[in-house]
Amino acid sequence: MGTFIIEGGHQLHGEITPQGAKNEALQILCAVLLTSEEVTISNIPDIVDVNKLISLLEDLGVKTQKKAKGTYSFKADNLNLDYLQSAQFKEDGRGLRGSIMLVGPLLARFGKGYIPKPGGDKIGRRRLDTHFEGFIKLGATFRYNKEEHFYGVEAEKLTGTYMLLDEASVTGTANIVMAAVLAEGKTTIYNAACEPYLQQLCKMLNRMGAKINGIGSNLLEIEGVDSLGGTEHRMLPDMIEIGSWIGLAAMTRSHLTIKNVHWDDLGQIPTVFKKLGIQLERQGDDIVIPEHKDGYEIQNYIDGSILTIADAPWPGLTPDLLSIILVMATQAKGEVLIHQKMFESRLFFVDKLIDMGAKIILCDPHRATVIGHDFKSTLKATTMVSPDIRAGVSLLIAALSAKGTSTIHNIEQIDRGYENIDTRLRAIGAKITRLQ
Ligand SMILES: CC(=O)N[C@H]1[C@@H](OP(=O)(O)OP(=O)(O)OC[C@H]2O[C@@H](n3ccc(=O)[nH]c3=O)[C@H](O)[C@@H]2O)O[C@H](CO)[C@@H](O)[C@@H]1O
Ligand SMILES: C=C(OP(=O)(O)O)C(=O)O
Repeated sequence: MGTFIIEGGHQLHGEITPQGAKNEALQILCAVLLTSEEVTISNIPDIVDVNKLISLLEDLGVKTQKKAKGTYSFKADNLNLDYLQSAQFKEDGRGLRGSIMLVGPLLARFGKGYIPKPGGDKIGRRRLDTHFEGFIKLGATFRYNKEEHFYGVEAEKLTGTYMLLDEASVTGTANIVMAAVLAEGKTTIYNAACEPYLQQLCKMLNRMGAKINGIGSNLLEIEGVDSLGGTEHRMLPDMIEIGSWIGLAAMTRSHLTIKNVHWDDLGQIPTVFKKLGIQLERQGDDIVIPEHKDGYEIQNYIDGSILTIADAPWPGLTPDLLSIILVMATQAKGEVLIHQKMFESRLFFVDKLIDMGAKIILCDPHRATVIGHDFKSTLKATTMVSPDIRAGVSLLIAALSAKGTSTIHNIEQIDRGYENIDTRLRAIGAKITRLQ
């Protein structure tokens, strides 16, 4: 179990460039299975989850070639589909959440797709019904081995149809889209997820020859084609990382510039931080956060009632930023209710923040009220264990703002989604050491 030792209380300064987006990468990498031609992808983050997915693709027979840092080419022209039934796949396939998106492309191109119950954060129930209901609607037969937690779909051919998803699942929509692009006829997906990463996937698929309309909306229309060809694709910057750096700048009262953020793809994120009193300047495509010498004040609603920050499917606020927003609120002036609607086990990490001196009431598993200190009292250093990726980073931000030396164990959770986080933090002045 890896550990970070953090000496908190130092102001940071300088520029930080966000990595390529983790959750986009997981979709895009699975899409290389849809063609026998070469697909070249750049801005791939060097993080544990993405590297695990690349090695799964390699084990499946995809030829990969590293062209430069973050740029790889992939060629899925001669796959070993027997690997999907192997003990190794049953083990490795559960190593991350994103592996579930291997199923759609495999089903579409080879008529069968299998996956063990995928991993990812332990943040509550993470059902897969939307994925499999979509495949079944396209004509697949479904089986599930309860003992092994092993899912499978098979189809002689897929046929386009209308479907109304029971929820706007991000990976579910990506999976169904990747199956539908090679189905016969027209598929209509209503209540589709439409976040920028999904838009990126659809745009890439169209460059490969797919016919997807309605990109960016929750109504996708897909005219099936016989085959897809190669393409090139560049990943967006990671919006959750961008939000993490905003939270870090605020809590450490640092002047930071976040480079090349693709501002127009950030949706509500800048507005939500502004509601929490954070000054964000747009300079070209950079976000500049000035030093918040006098702290930051949470806005109330127009009628004076307490602000709620809640997650919702895009274009609502992503749930992946709520832990970061929560930790930031602990030093704000004012109060806020954080409402994590999607996941029921994502707020339990607040116990650690309470130990550090934060004023938080966990109302129930989904809601926490935070009463900010307005920097009149700093958090106290402590020892903690990272429970999941975003709580881990939130605890790291808390530690960097706290007085004294903190220890965070289980940093593998953080490495799942943040590339060389300690090296990049040291470059802006953080005192952080990694122990293996
Ligand atoms: C690898 C990857 O891309 N992971 C992301 C993806 O996970 P993932 O695709 O697994 O998440 P889903 O979009 O399927 O759903 C997330 C959770 O929200 C619930 N839900 C979803 C839609 C809805 O309209 N109502 C609702 O309550 C689901 O029941 C589930 O518990 O999307 C999540 C939601 O943005 C993010 O937290 C994850 O980081
Ligand atoms: C929950 C997350 O990831 P995953 O879906 O891979 O567990 C996340 O990125 O915050």
